[in-house]
Amino acid sequence: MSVLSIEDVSVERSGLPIVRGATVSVAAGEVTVLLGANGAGKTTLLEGVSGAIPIASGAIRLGGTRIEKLRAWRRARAGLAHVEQDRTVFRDLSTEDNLRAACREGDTIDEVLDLFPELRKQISAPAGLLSGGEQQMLVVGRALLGRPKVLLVDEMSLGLAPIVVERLARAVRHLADTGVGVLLVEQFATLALRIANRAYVMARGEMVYAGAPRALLGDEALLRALYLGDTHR
Ligand SMILES: Nc1ncnc2c1ncn2[C@@H]1O[C@H](COP(=O)(O)OP(=O)(O)OP(=O)(O)O)[C@@H](O)[C@H]1O
Repeated sequence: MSVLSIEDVSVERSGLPIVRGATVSVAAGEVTVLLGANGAGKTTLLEGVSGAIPIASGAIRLGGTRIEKLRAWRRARAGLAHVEQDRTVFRDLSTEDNLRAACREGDTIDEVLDLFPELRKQISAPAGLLSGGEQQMLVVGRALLGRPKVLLVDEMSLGLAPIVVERLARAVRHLADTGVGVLLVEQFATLALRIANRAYVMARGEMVYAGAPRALLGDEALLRALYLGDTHR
């Protein structure tokens, strides 16, 4: 049963069709990975889902309720969190204040600190002094306040060392295991496929694969063909 359902969604930018007829299903407690070459339209699709940009057509359901006409903040209130590609921390605020600034009434920061014990150790440090990986943990942690049903994550590994990316991937997997539905856009395809329950590949604005991650793991030629949009293979 999907908690987030993206149905035949098309998104335009500057009047040009960038995403065409995308259908994606994200189940609670699962990691769904969305792969594709640079420029395939992954970021555009996530932005259409979170409401950062409007969609041209199609439907989006969160927990069964249509949300595609709601403003972004209403979608967030309904339980949709979006970690955007180049989201950063407030560098001069402490780790704790960065988290508190994102709290709504009733939120506690303890669950975030349990998920990322690294942040507990740096709780009073200015966020600008944290390592790149710790800053990304803080960005993800901020999105988790408010207990979202669904977390959209756009390339959390950008510029980070592989060992740090693995640490973040484990945290994302753990988060899904607690019941959150995660839709993950990631350039480290193999790592993402290893933690995923379901995989999609996008090429030139269209979905060219939907299915088991295992079929793609270890078949680089297939993955490359899909990335290039060569679906006749
Ligand atoms: N404001 C815009 N106006 C017109 N075209 C745009 C605009 N923003 C992005 N595009 C184009 O839309 C396409 C999809 O971009 P998008 O960022 O969604 O892809 P992506 O799959 O997330 O790639 P990446 O991995 O590089 O972030 C690209 O060809 C890009 O040039």
